[in-house]
Amino acid sequence: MLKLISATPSPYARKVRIVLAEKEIPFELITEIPWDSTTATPQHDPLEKLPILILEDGSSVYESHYILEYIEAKFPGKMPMLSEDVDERLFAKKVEVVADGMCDALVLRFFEKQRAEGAQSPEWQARQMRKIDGGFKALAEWVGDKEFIVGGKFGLADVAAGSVCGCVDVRFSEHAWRTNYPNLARYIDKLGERKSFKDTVPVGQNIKNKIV
Ligand SMILES: N[C@@H](CCC(=O)N[C@@H](CS(=O)(=O)O)C(=O)NCC(=O)O)C(=O)O
Repeated sequence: MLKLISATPSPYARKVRIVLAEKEIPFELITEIPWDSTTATPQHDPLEKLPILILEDGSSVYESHYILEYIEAKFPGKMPMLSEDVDERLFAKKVEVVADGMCDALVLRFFEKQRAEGAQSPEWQARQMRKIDGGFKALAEWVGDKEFIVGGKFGLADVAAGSVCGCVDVRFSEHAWRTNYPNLARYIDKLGERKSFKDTVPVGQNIKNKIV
């Protein structure tokens, strides 16, 4: 059986969990804290990051967007996450680029705030905030008043957009994105009714080791 190394707050891992659930692909969930010395990530990924999909032969697939590309290639028939139309496929991947980039900025902001007061860089935090805010603006424009971002069907773009918004609610709950973009809030709440979303709601984690 496939195994997925995941973490409870991870928006990247949540994308994979959602897609595996939507495609009804069985897998064993292995929940870790990648920042703790006990993590198995270095055994499977030279970059020491999760999510990691461990295949039945023990080999591994890592980097969430590549894991999703792998799953789509190997399990094409089951609930395709990408359109047959090349432009729609490319647009969905562009939405994932922005959503993942927002997640990256969230992680960088999160760890910058772990530094001692005097060591934190306001300029660096402001730069990450601009990326997060810019990403929300783009997502809200792409969503408009639609139920799904691409081609009128649930797919990769919705998985990525839903994962980053859910992550902000855990990692940066004071962010006013729901107020700023009520259409995006409505869209996310509707996505949240899917079983694949209900079963993967992010939860914070307590990191034991000193990271920065
Ligand atoms: N681009 C990667 C990012 C993955 C990532 O940064 N994962 C974090 C965990 S979480 O932020 O998603 O919870 C990690 O393993 N970090 C450990 C490290 O960077 O050494 C992806 O899309 O898979």
